[in-house]
Amino acid sequence: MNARIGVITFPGTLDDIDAARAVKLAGGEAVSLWHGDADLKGVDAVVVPGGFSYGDYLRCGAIARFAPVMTKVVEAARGGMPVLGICNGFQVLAEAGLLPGALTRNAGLHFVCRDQWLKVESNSTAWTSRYEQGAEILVPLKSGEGRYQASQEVLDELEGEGRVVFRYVGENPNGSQRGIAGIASANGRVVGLMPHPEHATEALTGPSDDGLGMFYSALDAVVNA
Ligand SMILES: NC(=O)CC[C@H](N)C(=O)O
Repeated sequence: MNARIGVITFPGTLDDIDAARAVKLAGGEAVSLWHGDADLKGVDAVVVPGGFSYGDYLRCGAIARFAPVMTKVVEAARGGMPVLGICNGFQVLAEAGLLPGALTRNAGLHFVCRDQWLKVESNSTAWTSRYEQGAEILVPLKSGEGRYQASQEVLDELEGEGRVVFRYVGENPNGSQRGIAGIASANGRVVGLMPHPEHATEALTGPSDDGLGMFYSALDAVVNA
């Protein structure tokens, strides 16, 4: 079976092309979804990519969550479809209520753009099963509102349920609480992270091909479903 992974484009999205490319490199079929689409074209999983949807007006992801396609994504995610939110996509999933907490202005109030080491804290999700628990991966980070925040109760619940999926290694780049770079839904099917695995798919162009594991994992999850 050829897994079909939808990649959403909102006005202002930047990273849909690389996300589609990562899907293809992992062996899947990338299906373009437009923000105004009223259905998901029968895809098996969805990537909400990074960028500046609707110009980041109000706050990142705040308008995109109202796009028609997101109604369908929320419905499908609640039914167990794997959904990945990368950077602005993570912000959209948090705004849509699929993931808890919020992404706020970086602690230094500057946009941060760098290659970043991450620790894989959980390989029990639809998007991380191909990694070794505790592995360290190198992927680009590029965001202005990447500081993950939630109440202490929510943070404790995420930690206790193994839903902190990625943590920053070394210096905390944006002041995220507990160094959190990515989290999962309670059923492990929805994952959001601020760094960009879709930009780390080939050693030749760098900084690594560590990001591909996320796309291989999702293909496993839908092919073995
Ligand atoms: N690379 C991105 O997706 C950036 C997301 C968002 N525009 C921010 O600056 O935080």
